[in-house]
Amino acid sequence: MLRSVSCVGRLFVLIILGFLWVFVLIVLLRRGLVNVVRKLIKLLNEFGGVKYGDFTLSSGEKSSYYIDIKAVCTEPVFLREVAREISGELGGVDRVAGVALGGVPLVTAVSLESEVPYLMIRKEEKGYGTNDRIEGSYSVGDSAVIIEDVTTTGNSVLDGIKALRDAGLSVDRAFTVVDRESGAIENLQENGVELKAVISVSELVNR
Ligand SMILES: O=P(O)(O)OC[C@H]1O[C@H](OP(=O)(O)OP(=O)(O)O)[C@H](O)[C@@H]1O
Ligand SMILES: O=C(O)c1cc(=O)[nH]c(=O)[nH]1
Repeated sequence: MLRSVSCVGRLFVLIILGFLWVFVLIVLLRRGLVNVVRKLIKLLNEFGGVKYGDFTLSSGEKSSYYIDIKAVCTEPVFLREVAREISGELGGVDRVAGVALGGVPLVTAVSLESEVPYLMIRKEEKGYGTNDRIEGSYSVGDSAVIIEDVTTTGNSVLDGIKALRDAGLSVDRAFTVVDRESGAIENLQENGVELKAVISVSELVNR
């Protein structure tokens, strides 16, 4: 009788220790993720990635601030961190793709980190040569994840997705380094694409 009580006791202790271990693991993992975002925000501020003034956006809208990822993604440390962060979330996919100009250095870095081949999407056809909007090799039926530097309306990403779909690739996920929380997530959702932001602009800018 006594022996079976001590067995149950030991089992109970083991179960509690198991739960504790899982809890500690979750806390450590979450801290790791939060730290990457904090590090990227620090780098964005350090290298002039957040600018204040009067800006016109690609949609024609006016803004009192501008997220200048191009100023920061030329820094290897920023590019490496972004590539690690996005690569860790990629899952199985045949191609990663980036829209010119901002998406191209990012997708190149993600490709190096994840070893997934990449595609570049031109804003428009050149009118000569192959006249392809999508540069790189792929097969019809390949799946692709699109990577962008900044999203506002999401129309640039959507345009890239349309080009990929027209070429016979399937796209249902996209990543952006900074989402300006101005409708891109909803816009893409309506078009069957889940957009994940590494950083939301409210974490970066006091609006
Ligand atoms: O979500 P949206 O409303 O489409 O806005 C975001 C787009 O604007 C910027 O590109 P831009 O048009 O300035 O071109 P660039 O990358 O060639 O500089 C940015 O790189 C995104 O592609
Ligand atoms: O909407 C845009 O055009 C835009 C906004 C922003 O903050 N940064 C950027 O590169 N583009």
